[in-house]
Amino acid sequence: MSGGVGSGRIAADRMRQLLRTYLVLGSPNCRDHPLRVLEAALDGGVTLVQFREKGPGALTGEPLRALAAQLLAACRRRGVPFLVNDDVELALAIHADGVHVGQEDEAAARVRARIGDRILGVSAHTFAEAEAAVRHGADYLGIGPIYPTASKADAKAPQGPAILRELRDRGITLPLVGIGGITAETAGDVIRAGADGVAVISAITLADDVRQAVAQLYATTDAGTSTT
Ligand SMILES: Cc1ncc(COP(=O)(O)OP(=O)(O)O)c(N)n1
Ligand SMILES: Cc1ncsc1CCOP(=O)(O)O
Ligand SMILES: [Mg+2]
Repeated sequence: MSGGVGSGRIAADRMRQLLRTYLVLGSPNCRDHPLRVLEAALDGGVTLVQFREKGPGALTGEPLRALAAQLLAACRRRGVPFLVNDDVELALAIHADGVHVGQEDEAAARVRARIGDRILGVSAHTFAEAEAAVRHGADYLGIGPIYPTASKADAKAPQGPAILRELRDRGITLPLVGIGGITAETAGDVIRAGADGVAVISAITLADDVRQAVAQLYATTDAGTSTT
């Protein structure tokens, strides 16, 4: 594996660092070519990238694979790990650093068995889902939507940062990232509620200045406020 991940399962402390400013993107989210958006985001300091090719006009087949490989190569040049959303086949085919799956996707335990030590992120909306994902081999949990989002058509109701505090208070110690409608204005509240970082689509991909948007998010997610 590459992208600064190393051999064996990723350590929790390293995972927390990677979650700090986590870009999720696909071509439907970008006004410019996704590679240009990604390069600017890497310049701004994104710490982890997820390829999520979903929504109107999403690529399929060879164009999908070619874009994934292109984005992965850009991340490798900067040492930033690259995960694939939902599509375990694609992740394995391009030798991605990991996979993110939700509750309606392939079961986390089965994904873990297929991807070995690569990073596994799992979405959770409740304590029961979070606790099961921990048992099934997740390296981190994606919690959201925290705020209303226009980037996911089938998003559940926003829960606010309180869901993060609830999970911490009930004993979830796995690295957590908040997602859904997060901006530089709200990222600090998400971190203070117990997240190790913020996962963001539109506040980065639709920004007039992508590099600066990432730098602002990075600054507002100043480390050390999370873990339990
Ligand atoms: C970091 C992160 N957290 C949550 C999600 C959402 O995953 P899921 O519920 O499977 O929804 P889709 O993204 O597949 O539409 C995510 N992608 N990333
Ligand atoms: C993929 C996903 N999962 C929960 S909310 C969301 C979309 C986040 O996008 P945005 O940062 O634009 O609200
Ligand atoms: Mg999914």
